[in-house]
Amino acid sequence: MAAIKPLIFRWGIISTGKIAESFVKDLLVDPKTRGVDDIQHQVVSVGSRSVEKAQEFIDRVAGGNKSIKAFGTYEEVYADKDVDALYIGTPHTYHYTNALDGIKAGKHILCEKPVTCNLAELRSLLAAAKEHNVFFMEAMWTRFQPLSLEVKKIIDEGRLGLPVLVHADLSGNFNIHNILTTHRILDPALGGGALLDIGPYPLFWAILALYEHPANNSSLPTNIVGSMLNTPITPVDSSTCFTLTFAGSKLAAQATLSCSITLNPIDPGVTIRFERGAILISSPIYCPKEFKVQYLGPNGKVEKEERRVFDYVGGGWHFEADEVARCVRDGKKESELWGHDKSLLEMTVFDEVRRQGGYKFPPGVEKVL
Ligand SMILES: NC(=O)C1=CN([C@@H]2O[C@H](COP(=O)(O)OP(=O)(O)OC[C@H]3O[C@@H](n4cnc5c(N)ncnc54)[C@H](OP(=O)(O)O)[C@@H]3O)[C@@H](O)[C@H]2O)C=CC1
Ligand SMILES: O=C1OC[C@@H](O)[C@H](O)[C@H]1O
Repeated sequence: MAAIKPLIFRWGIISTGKIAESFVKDLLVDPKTRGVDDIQHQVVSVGSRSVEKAQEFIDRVAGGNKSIKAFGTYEEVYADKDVDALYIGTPHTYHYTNALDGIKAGKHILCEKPVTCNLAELRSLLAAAKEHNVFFMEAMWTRFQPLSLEVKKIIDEGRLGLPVLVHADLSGNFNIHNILTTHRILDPALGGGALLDIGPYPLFWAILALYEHPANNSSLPTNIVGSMLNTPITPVDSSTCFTLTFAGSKLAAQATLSCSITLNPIDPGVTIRFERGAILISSPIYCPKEFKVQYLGPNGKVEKEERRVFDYVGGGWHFEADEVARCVRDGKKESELWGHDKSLLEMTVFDEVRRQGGYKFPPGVEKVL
């Protein structure tokens, strides 16, 4: 029998920053190394605010591949007829405008986290994606990694009982006293601070363990509480703590989440506590390679511990790229694993935590209010 030809999925890349580089490197990894034979990714064009930067990016990241077009505007990528989907890797506060322009050009969209800077912007984007009949997904890459799929399987099988508490933290020392105040992590105009940049990851684990739990039946948190601590340098949060309570369904559970841009990561970064055990997930929680499952005996002590380790070629971003290609191939407008509801929940939580914490964007930053 003749082998089925893989789908060649063609990407346009918006921006040439750090994450765009990591993403493109992963697109260029041979999919067979991760057991994928139905999809092949192709980088068709790269857009930057400067054509020299776009070309330098192609030279550096894609070995100067002559078939990749370098553009000095993002608009030329949106208009490129050879592009199936756009990858948007600009700072947070540009996601809305870049994604909207891409949607209007009829392109499918994979947009970096946090998907927008507020809920109203996301709602507006989703309406536009519907109107233009395109696929749209936030680039929550952790959801598609093999470790997350396995953790989800263990949670849903129920051998540990129901989840009761999630503790998750992502911290990273950004050396804030020695970087420019125009750096995206410090500049409020770029959505700086811990919550928007690294808060999506502790929240992701709460969504996976609690919101997605079959007993929760996609009920929203019944309570959201947040507290923010500002940097002494610019009015963005250096640390934020937030809690979610899920009590509107058969699940009675809470998540206590935190993030900081001045501390190093802790390990394990995520602990999910169940009626009869726990899952401990190693740092970094955006791309963990290891977790442990602890089973409790009748006396509440750990009776058995299993360790699971994962490895693959590449950085872990290619799994989300495969998901986008397959969804588009199958005519889907959203992913079943990281659907629009989860990005809406994320923005609902972040808006509420920012409201309680007094985090306001400078005037004009939010494009929809
Ligand atoms: N999934 C993940 O693992 C990660 C996701 N991210 C997300 O990706 C986004 C970008 O982060 P990162 O790559 O670290 O950021 P960088 O600052 O490294 O890159 C951002 C790029 O956006 C473009 N850009 C457009 N407008 C501006 C502007 N006004 N100021 C600065 N840059 C601008 C620039 O590209 P050009 O000059 O070519 O136009 C720039 O290189 C963020 O939203 C972040 O949350 C970040 C890191 C990891
Ligand atoms: O998504 C991310 O994960 C890793 C962090 O270092 C980065 O700032 C953030 O955007």
